[in-house]
Amino acid sequence: MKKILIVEDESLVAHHLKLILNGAGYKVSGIADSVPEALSAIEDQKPDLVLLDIHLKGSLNGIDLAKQLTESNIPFVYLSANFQGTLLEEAKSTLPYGFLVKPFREHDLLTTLDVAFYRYRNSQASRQLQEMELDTKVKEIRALNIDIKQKLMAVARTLQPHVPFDYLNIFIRKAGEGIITSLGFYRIGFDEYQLIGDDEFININGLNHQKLLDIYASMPQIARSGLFNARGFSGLYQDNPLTNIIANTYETTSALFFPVLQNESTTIRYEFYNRKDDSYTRQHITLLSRLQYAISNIFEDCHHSPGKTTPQIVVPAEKQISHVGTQDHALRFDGIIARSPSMLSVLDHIAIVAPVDTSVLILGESGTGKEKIAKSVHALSARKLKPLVIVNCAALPANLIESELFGHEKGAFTGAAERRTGKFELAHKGTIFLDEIGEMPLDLQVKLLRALQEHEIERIGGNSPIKIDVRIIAATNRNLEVEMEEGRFRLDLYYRLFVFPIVVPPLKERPEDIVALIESFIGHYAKKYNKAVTGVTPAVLDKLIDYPWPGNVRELENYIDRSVLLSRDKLITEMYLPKYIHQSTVPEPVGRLKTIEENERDYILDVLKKCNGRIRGANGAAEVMGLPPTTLHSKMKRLGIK
Ligand SMILES: Nc1ncnc2c1ncn2[C@@H]1O[C@H](COP(=O)(O)OP(=O)(O)OP(=O)(O)O)[C@@H](O)[C@H]1O
Repeated sequence: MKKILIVEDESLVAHHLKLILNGAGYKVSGIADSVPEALSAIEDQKPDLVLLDIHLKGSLNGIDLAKQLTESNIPFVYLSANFQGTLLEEAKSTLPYGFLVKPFREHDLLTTLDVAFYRYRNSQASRQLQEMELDTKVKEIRALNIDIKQKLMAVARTLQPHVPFDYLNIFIRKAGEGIITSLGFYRIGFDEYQLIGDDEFININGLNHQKLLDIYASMPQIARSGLFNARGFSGLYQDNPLTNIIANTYETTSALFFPVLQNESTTIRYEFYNRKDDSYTRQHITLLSRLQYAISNIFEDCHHSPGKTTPQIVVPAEKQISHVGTQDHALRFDGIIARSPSMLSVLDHIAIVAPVDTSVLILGESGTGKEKIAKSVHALSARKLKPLVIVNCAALPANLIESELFGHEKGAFTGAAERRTGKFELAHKGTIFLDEIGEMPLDLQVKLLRALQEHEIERIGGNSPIKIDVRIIAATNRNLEVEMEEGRFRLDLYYRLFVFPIVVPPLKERPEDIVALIESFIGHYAKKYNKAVTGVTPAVLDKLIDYPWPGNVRELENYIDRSVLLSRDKLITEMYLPKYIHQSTVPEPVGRLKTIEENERDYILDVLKKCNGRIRGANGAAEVMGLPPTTLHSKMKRLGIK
């Protein structure tokens, strides 16, 4: 029987919860109304899950307790009447296994717990696997016959998907040996890093050796690991001159410091820096703590000449910044082009989740590459030799989706002249990709949930369930949290799918990718049309970088395709982009600004008008916008365009 601790300061609510939980077959191991009481109850009773109110008696609140629960790896679900603004953000950052908003129904409570236990089991299994694999990899690196810098580079690459960084600084101080130095790894591609030794650091930042030594000497002792997100980060770099320089040069806004070895004479510290300001959580520290032994052993192989008394820079620096790594990630990831930090981190996520066999939810605007990502996850998984079945939920009329997904028996309904095998059965042992899952009708969401939970489906008109072994990858361009609030998407299904989310940023937020994609598409279409086109003029490039790309990569690809076909020169000299972009440079009229949805609606209406209302086919609105007609249809439906 699973044990649950209730941490709640309103005793009426706590006793009501206890009744429901006992009735549902859980054992309530205790009720606590403050953080200290909860901590001692956890110590005594070892609950399987904690149900946690945010507002508690005493000076500490539920979020303070949650941080400790995350560290001790005890799953918890928040329960509160008020989750507004920064409180919600703070609560989310503690990585809860569920949220319940008071007042709630009994059914919601039980579903949330069910989902929380499911997610916990799932994350435990994949976390253990990950930790074991990482530990083995680091040990293998130590055994390699390469120098210490190469070993550290290999460790940095291995850690990247798990503790993401744009810049990793390894700070080393061995007082007894007179060593004080640091080694930086700056990410410049999927598996590409610049190795920055002291000399490079001096050159890049306009310092000299003495100045760098002074900086090292003034570094504060940081004996414990720490997370420095957002405001914490500004506090950190005010006290730490090295961090200050790194933050300015590499535009980082968060950090995680982890001492691998720390005693009176020696400090070896990993300092992870990221451009995103909320990148690090306690789970990263927990993971590093588990790997600490393996990582610190690498440094045992680092021998320096004894007897040096004055601090000096000992890691021999390259004369030039070395580029280490491979450029072939596009091949590995099903042709996904990625150069921006945010897309590189999407590739990291693909590499982590592909082999784990868990559900994946891909979130992003239309045309950002969600389907490509789904294909890549499948291709890198153990199911790669089995089918990947793609279903576009938006393209099917509501009354046909069920039969499309689950199949039907002959005569199940009027028109069912033959038995039909559904997509789930076709995907047996493989993967099903449910594109535009936000469009799925509510009644079908229940059936999908059952397929996910029980691994079985039932054909329409059938009378026995069929066992299926299918991995689900779902994608949507909708905001599912809003869909849930408005009752169009089920909370329980959301949490089942949300086990591993991958968020794909819109193209306009990743200019580095625009450039890389242009290069790649020109190469592709020049070959396809046997043209000698090799690039675009600088003026066209500027125009392409400025354009807001509402149709994202698909739109960019369509324009390049057409331009290569029409181009008579080696360089593309003109690109006719839709007019409304140029309007964006005109000052906004005074008064209310339009919402993104209103702009999108106007844009679609404008294009439809120019295409005489035609959606499909050559020169139809869908083609002009670089969208599949089905996606345009669903956008029109959402925006109320008839
Ligand atoms: N990073 C990328 N590298 C190379 N090609 C890409 C990339 N992202 C998208 N594409 C290309 O852009 C087009 C649209 O991508 P895709 O169909 O995967 O987008 P999507 O997000 O699934 O769109 P929708 O939501 O409309 O279904 C495809 O031709 C795809 O090959």
